[in-house]
Amino acid sequence: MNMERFQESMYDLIVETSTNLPKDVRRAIKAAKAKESAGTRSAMSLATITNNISMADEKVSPICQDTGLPTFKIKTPVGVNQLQIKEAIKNAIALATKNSKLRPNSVDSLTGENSGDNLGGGTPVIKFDQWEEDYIDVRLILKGGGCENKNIQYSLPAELDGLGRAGRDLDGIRKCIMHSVYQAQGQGCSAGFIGVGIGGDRSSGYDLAKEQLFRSVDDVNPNEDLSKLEDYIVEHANELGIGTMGFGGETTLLGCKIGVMNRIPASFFVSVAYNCWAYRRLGVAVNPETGVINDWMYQEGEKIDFASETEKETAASAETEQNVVTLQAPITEEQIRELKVGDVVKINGRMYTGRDAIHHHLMENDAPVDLNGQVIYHCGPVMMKDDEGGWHVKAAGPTTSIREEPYQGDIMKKFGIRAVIGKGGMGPKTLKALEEHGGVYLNAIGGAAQYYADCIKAVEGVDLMNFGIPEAMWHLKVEGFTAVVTMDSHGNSLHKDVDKSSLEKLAQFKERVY
Ligand SMILES: O=C(O)C[C@H](O)C(=O)O
Ligand code: SF4
Repeated sequence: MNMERFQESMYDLIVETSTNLPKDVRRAIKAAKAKESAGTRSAMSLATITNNISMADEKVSPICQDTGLPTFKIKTPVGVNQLQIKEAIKNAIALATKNSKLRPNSVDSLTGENSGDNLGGGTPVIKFDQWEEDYIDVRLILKGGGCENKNIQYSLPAELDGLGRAGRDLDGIRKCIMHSVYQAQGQGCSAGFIGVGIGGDRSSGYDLAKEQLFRSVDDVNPNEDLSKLEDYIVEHANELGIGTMGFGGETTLLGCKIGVMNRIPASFFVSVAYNCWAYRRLGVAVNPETGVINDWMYQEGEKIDFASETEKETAASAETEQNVVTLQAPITEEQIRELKVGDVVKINGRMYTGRDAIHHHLMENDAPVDLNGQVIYHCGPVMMKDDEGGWHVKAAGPTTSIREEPYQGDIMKKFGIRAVIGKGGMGPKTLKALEEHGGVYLNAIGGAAQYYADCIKAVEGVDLMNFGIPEAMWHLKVEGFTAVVTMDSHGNSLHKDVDKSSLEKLAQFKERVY
């Protein structure tokens, strides 16, 4: 095979997957958008999401800054050299990382060191199969960490919140899947897609679940029982009222695909792989002699580009129906106390990124800058360095905030931080600290990495680069950075409310269906 050409094909596959959402996924998002009433927080989030999808496409930049653990599934005709394929993919991955199409995401689990090029210990994941066809089938999924953390595996029989006993039968399986959507709340950037694996052992069950994410959103399961169950889940999961980003609303789940395999008598696993709306998976058919792409998968039918004027109007009108407050750091306690859950905040001026490594660091150490009255953004951006050594933001959406729950309240008090921005909300410890100290939690739209990158007008500095690009503390100058107050300084939390009401709704699905 022409390996140089094959490497280029793999590079194209990686760039397309990271920057251009597949047609079947676009259609599902469009259908969701049509269901939300104008002016609601969910409608506003969906407008931001669709705007972001077309920006990524236009700029050929990552849809979401978390480009995941690149996972390739490959089928080769007998006789094709798989070692060479691996090598070409690794080269293409390193190049795509260098060109800011992927975020450097490969971190040494013991030392915390980022390899910088997405290569190293087990990354990327490349799985091979052989087949009798005469072409190479390469599929790639870029599944980010936030939704990966919401995967869940049930061992039946189980006792489930709201649903009671789930037994070793189809009805028990139904309960597990309904529960999996509930437990994800907005943290995996709903509205999401789920792949479910029934049976297997712990590892093959998860593999089967992830395999389902390679099915097209609009295919029909050949197994009639599973086909019915898939429809049931999509219909009823959307009655849980979790909504986009967990803001409440009509659309929580965009697709459900279920696979089944045998199990051993003592084990009965139901494994669920949760994928965010930024469902980046594509595939290509490659000629094994020339290395050229002959065909793209998941690209049948109409392409919705979301770039029309009406889309932009929707975004604008949705925003103006909320109470909009402009903030600039340093922010006073008085300003914060005026904010209430539901307010829309537009931030101008400076903010600092800080995620897992920074929060851990600040517990024991001084901050490299004065954080009094400042804003912390839970974000690990994709950055590019120019020839003069200046940094540019290529993608910068929020990361899941709940991981900082053990630290956040203490850190806000210790340094006088007034606002944190992230996604998915935080828990009781942070809510209490916001009330005591006078702080606010702002929810940005998860995955809208191009939309937020556009609000960042300059990179004014960076500290703690030893933690690697995603984990460093970037000093950002922003303009019109929009987020919603979802936890205020008066003890209110939209996340707590949505969790409670969705649990009540979940309980309506307790009765046996199958
Ligand atoms: O790592 C990130 O940037 C985000 C992550 O995918 C998340 O959803 O929390
Ligand atoms: S931030 Fe949201 S959209 Fe991006 S990878 Fe994480 S879960 Fe997906």
